[in-house]
Amino acid sequence: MAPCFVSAAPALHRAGTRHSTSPTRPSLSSSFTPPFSNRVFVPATRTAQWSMTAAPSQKIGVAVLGATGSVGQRFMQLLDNHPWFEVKALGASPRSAGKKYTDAVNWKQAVPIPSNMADIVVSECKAHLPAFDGVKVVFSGLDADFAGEVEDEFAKAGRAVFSNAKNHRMDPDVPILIPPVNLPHLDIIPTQRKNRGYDTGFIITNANCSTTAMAIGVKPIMDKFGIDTIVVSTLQAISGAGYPGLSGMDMLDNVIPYIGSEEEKMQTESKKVLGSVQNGAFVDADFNVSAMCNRVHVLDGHTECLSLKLKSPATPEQVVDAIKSYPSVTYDLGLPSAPQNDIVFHSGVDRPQPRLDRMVGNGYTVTIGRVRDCNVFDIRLVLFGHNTIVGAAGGSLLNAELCVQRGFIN
Ligand SMILES: NC(=O)C1=CN([C@@H]2O[C@H](COP(=O)(O)OP(=O)(O)OC[C@H]3O[C@@H](n4cnc5c(N)ncnc54)[C@H](OP(=O)(O)O)[C@@H]3O)[C@@H](O)[C@H]2O)C=CC1
Ligand SMILES: N[C@@H](CC(=O)OP(=O)(O)O)C(=O)O
Repeated sequence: MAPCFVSAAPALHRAGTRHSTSPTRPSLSSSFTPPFSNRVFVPATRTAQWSMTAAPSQKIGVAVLGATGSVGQRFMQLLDNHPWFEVKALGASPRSAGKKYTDAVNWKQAVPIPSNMADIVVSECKAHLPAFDGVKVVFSGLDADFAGEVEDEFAKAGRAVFSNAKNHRMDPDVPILIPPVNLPHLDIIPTQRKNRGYDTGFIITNANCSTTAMAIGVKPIMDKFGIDTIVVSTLQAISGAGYPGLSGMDMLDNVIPYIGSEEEKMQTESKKVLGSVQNGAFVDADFNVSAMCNRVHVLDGHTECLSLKLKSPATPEQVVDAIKSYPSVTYDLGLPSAPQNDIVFHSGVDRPQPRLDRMVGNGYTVTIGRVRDCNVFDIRLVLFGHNTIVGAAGGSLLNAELCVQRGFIN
């Protein structure tokens, strides 16, 4: 049989807002039967995007901090012609400050620098600078050595901060938000504002990029069968190490079986992400995770091989059904950057693959394949997610769109 994509349940109305019917498992409606769950899936293109649901009356001014880095550049690309957001300011290190963006950046994306952003003068990342006047939303792709304090300063100054750095992820009042996985975690924001004396500002983080792909991939399985244990081995792209990152001498013809703190982050963040919010506090999911992380000679996109011990038995076919019938949460919410499907199952025996699957859903979709029995646990599978799109800048963009839609930014 020819390999094909089989989509997760698609949303019926791109612009229709259908909110979660349960706090832990968003769904289209309790009686919804996915009508196209066996259709051949064509990866979403931009034509499916830029829905105007709940569009703000005028574009919201945004800044990108760390705009010259690997994640920052991806933000610039994804914000080009965004229907709700307009880039007003850019921040980076004192080395870049004072230069036009085009002169400060070593641009590594496959498309040109958006023309309306190329001449913006890069600022230091200080919230009081006039460059940040009129900015309501701050996207942070800052180096973790500096991100923590800077993000706090911008939130204190009333900005909604969407961070990719690790610094605030495990704070007890900061969500690691991944809309297809944990929409109810947004409920912590009023507590955060109260705890920290923030007025209109707040901080929302992304998970570590490997954790994001894994959380999206296992969520349908966890909801249906429960998860007791995850053993995961990653094959992570070079762009995950930032720019310039690792040298050619290190990476060519090579695999490096070590990424600093990555295993620990996967093990702790995944429990927070897939856990719940109870009485204004996060409660960890109760599974165990053992992660082994490797850097491989791939430019973009992290591949992850998982063995799962489930709480209730399931066949591979039942697991595939759970993946296929999981709702397309971000699309269903009508978020302008949402892919048609947050998750797709690929039936090819040798998929997912970075080169072939990294741009499924414009990089916002996690692809799962090779779902099969496990001789030690219950189920094995391979999943794949684009590290700088769904795992970083794209994830932040969806989070910001969600916050606009929910009235947290106005
Ligand atoms: N790459 C990925 O796949 C992912 C990365 N992340 C996280 O996102 C963040 C950015 O990662 P990445 O883009 O890869 O990193 P890069 O090293 O490519 O970029 C770092 C950015 O931080 C800026 N910076 C460095 N020092 C300072 C400073 N003193 N003050 C202000 N800005 C400074 C740099 O500016 P300048 O050019 O001027 O030095 C640059 O814009 C990190 O926290 C990372 O852990 C999260 C998920 C995935
Ligand atoms: N460590 C990830 C990217 C990253 O920077 O993640 P984090 O923000 O959790 O440090 C990678 O190497 O692919």
